[in-house]
Amino acid sequence: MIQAKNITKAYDQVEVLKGIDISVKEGELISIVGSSGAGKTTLLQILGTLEHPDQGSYQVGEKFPFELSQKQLAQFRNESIGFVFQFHQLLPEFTAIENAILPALIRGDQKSVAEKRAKELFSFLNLRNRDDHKPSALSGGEQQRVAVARALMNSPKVILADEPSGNLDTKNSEELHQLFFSLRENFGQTFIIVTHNTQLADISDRKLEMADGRFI
Ligand SMILES: Nc1ncnc2c1ncn2[C@@H]1O[C@H](COP(=O)(O)OP(=O)(O)OP(=O)(O)O)[C@@H](O)[C@H]1O
Repeated sequence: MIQAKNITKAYDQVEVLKGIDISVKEGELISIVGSSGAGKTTLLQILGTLEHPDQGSYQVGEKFPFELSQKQLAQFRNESIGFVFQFHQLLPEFTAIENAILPALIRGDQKSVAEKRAKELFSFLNLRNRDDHKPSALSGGEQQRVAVARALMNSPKVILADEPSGNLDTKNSEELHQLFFSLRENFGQTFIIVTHNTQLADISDRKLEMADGRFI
């Protein structure tokens, strides 16, 4: 599903990624761990095509994202990759449903179609009766589940998560981790999760450790 070879990236002449190789099979759930500053977020941003590498090749399915035009790349990202961040990054003025349907509206789906899908996802994510709540009226766990619904909206093949449970208490963290596994079970998505949570890392299919811009 994902194949990256010899990825390098420098900021201000400081090499942050020093030749990363990673391949991930469809339906795999892998964790990336490592100390602060190791380059985990930078790698995830590149895998999510939010940043360009300085060197290296990157393939997702049949596509080579960095060979696409700007417009094609935006479309690829919108349809193929779902993002979950540490801080949910929901828009405060929008309701839960309005936040969740954004990727579908950007893709050009009709609002009624997108809302139907969001409601199905909310039901799966245990977010019933939360449609019209603004983020401030949701608990931390609920906010993060709305962010997961948004990530799943366009049924992307790949979900990239950066410290998704970093802002949650133990109970909500465990629920979110279980949710990832049940999504994988039900929808077959591929997950790459940057985490400091050792429990999640230990139950992942694979745990990859980074230090100083490399896998060790
Ligand atoms: N946009 C940027 N400009 C300059 N330096 C950056 C930029 N993004 C990241 N860096 C630097 O790259 C290095 C790796 O950062 P990165 O966020 O990838 O690490 P990390 O492993 O995710 O750390 P953490 O666990 O603390 O989030 C750090 O030294 C950071 O300061």
